[in-house]
Amino acid sequence: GLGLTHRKADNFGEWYSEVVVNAEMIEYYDISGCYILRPWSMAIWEIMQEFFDPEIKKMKIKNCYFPLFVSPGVLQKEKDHVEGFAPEVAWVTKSGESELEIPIAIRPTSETVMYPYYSKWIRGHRDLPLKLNQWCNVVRWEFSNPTPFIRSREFLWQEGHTAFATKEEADAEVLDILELYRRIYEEYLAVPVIKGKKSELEKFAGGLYTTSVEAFIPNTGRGIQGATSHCLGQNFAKMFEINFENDKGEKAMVWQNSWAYSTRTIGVMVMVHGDDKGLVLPPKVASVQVIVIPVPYKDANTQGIYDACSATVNALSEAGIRAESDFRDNYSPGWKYSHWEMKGVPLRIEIGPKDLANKQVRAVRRDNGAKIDIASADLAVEIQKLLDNIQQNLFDVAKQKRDECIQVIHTWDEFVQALNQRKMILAPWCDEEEVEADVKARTKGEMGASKTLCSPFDQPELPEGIKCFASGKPATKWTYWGRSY
Ligand SMILES: O=C1CCCN[C@@H]1CCCn1cnc2ccccc2c1=O
Repeated sequence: GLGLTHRKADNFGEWYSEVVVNAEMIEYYDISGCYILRPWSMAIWEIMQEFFDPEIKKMKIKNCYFPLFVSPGVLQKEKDHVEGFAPEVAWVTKSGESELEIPIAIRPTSETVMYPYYSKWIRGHRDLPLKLNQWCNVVRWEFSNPTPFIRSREFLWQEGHTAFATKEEADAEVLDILELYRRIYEEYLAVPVIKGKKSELEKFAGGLYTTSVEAFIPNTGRGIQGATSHCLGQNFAKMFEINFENDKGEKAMVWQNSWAYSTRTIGVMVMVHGDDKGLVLPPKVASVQVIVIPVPYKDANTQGIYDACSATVNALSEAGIRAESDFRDNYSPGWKYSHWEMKGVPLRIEIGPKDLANKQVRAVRRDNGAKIDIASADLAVEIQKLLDNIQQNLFDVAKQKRDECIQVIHTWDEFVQALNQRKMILAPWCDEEEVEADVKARTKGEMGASKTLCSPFDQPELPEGIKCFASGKPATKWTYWGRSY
């Protein structure tokens, strides 16, 4: 039959895998950790891109494309951060029958691909700021449990790489990009996120500081990094000699940022909004926002019903609503209801003889199942209102559920208890790296250790004398902790 065999609350992992396949988003591939992105998910990626790309163009960031392949010399150049990642680097060692003289790496990220050329192109302050972005795939041969969209060996992303004359410009851009990532999650995917700064232990080791938008999956009680915007400082400028003659004629190193969001965004949306009928798409990212289904009854004016369906699709399309009809005569209306619910289409319109007679349609919401009769005369306006309401409702419900998972604690015992209750924990912390490492060690288990997710920019009041929950030392900031993906 059509339904799911696993319930979201009972077996989240199996439920998720089934939803992404039954909603025709993903097809599993014969290489582990690799997945086929079918049109139903590619359309979501494209809709987000249609928002983000014009936004970065407004910021005078230009798209480019660098090679997929990295020569070993430059990849190792960035030793301190690469060594941690080295096991994930995939290598080309042969072409046809013959071994390559020197193996070539496949990009896991493009700093080392791009920055030798930044060094060549940046000479004087007039060459700054240099702001490039690329939409591409990257490969990281990870071994921990692969999950469609969330953790795959190849994924699509955009990676921005910018260079400035001053730290102030870099700092400002880091936050401008982070706001775009918040908008992708909260305005398009209807997923609440928290903006904050990563700890020294969790940040990108090659950079100066890392900011991120953090999401949370209530069903697993795990945080997930939604997107990241790093200030690299002058670390890569030093390594790749990216200098310029500043307006005082002195030789100075550039200040750089790098930032990315990936197809992981789609997986987070599925996990947050999906239910036991399948995918639930926020209208803003739904390639089909309204599916119109004829409900003929015996010989009662069947042609009239089909004509009304076509007229409905046309009226909605003219109003800029993405509407389609399902006229397949080899499936029953009931089968179609389940099929399009599984695919997460936000609104279904049914047109039967009664609707025809009353010059109305019956709309059914995917988010809460409500049935609404709408006069055909007011169709486009009322349907758009419904879609806007669904978008807002999905966000509000997700935010309420996420907020219920947040637990403020002050002591170690409260921390452990909240962790076992699968909470997203807000705790006062002394901000000492070894204390974080110690918490990781003390919370190791088959569920994975707890780590910092981010220190929110929006800091609650920290009264004098509050102690760090883990070390007992004076706390200096509130930080979110939890298990994570
Ligand atoms: O996040 C971003 C945003 C986009 C540009 N890159 C930065 C940092 C990537 C960090 N990273 C992540 N996995 C890796 C895997 C293998 C080699 C190197 C790396 C690596 O540098």
